[in-house]
Amino acid sequence: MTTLRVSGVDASYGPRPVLHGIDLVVPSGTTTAILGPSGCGKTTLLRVVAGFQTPDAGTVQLGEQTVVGPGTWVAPERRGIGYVPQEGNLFPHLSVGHNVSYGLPRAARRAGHRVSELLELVGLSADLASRRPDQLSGGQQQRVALARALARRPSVVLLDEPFSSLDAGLRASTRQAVADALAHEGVTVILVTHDQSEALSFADEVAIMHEGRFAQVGAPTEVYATPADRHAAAFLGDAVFLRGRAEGTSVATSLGTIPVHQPAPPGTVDVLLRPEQIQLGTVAEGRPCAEVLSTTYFGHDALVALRLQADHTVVTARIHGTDVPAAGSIVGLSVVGEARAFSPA
Ligand SMILES: Nc1ncnc2c1ncn2[C@@H]1O[C@H](COP(=O)(O)OP(=O)(O)OP(=O)(O)O)[C@@H](O)[C@H]1O
Repeated sequence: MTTLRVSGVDASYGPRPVLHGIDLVVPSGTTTAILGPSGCGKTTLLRVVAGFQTPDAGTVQLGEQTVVGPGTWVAPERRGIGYVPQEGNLFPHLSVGHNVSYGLPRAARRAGHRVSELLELVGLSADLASRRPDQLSGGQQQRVALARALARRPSVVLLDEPFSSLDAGLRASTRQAVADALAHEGVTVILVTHDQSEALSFADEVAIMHEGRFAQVGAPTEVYATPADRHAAAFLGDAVFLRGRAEGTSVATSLGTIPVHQPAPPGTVDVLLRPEQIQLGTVAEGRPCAEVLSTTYFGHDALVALRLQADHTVVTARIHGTDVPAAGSIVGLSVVGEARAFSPA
């Protein structure tokens, strides 16, 4: 069991700085997802932790051992880290079995049963061991890449967008198989992704990265409901911002008076709501109402664009897919739960 600690890491490519003072603690046996837009530095952080890149400053510790720090450098193969890159990167000329056993000591490689065990651990049949990678589906290849990373019993596994090339169905089943295998082995995991639902569902903690810095690190429910700033709010899902007037622990808006998580300074603020907090109902005296501008149907749910009658603000609600209103109809609205207040943009 190994806690991963990253402290004050700066990294650059030539003159161009990419990471700025990164601090991160991933407690032993837990998963932290790093979420952020393309180019913000997610892979660079994995490369620093894995030992493929030397940071300009800072330390990386695995348990009690410092693997990078002033005067300290532990080679990648001695860090006990499993790395699963974006495309799996299996050796095309080797069988599945040889891919998995590649990093094992010779005696274990000969014994053979460890390969079957590892394939079964990631939800694959041991019969696949004799196939070549190009005879497997994309999801199967990703699972083989994970089996290969787990072969040396790493204490830490780094997953770099391992599910990004898979279609929706395969993605869900592969993700579950990978999560089960990682939990079974009790490893400490960093998952890099730009998929917010993947980050929220897969990880114990979510770290939102923006331009080489963490905007927020916290539990999925915390970062979703109380994002640290507008960037984190918008990055973690659809966000509805409404201008309002703060009065202690609530804000008066065109959608009624909405309670907020923390008392807001008096005056004008913007409140953040998630679309599922806006509920549609019948038109009634004293209730905010809106015209349905358009709907986007996803099957299990739908997004509804609404123009508020009070001030013509356009907001989006997420509703169940069973009862989608027609464009042009007038509906009553209510807000459930608390909002997050920000200084006006
Ligand atoms: N080998 C390199 N040489 C120079 N610049 C690089 C190199 N690798 C990455 N970069 C730059 O560093 C920045 C961070 O790249 P990085 O791959 O860490 O981002 P990322 O968040 O993982 O992106 P993505 O989600 O697209 O994989 C980017 O602007 C990228 O262009």
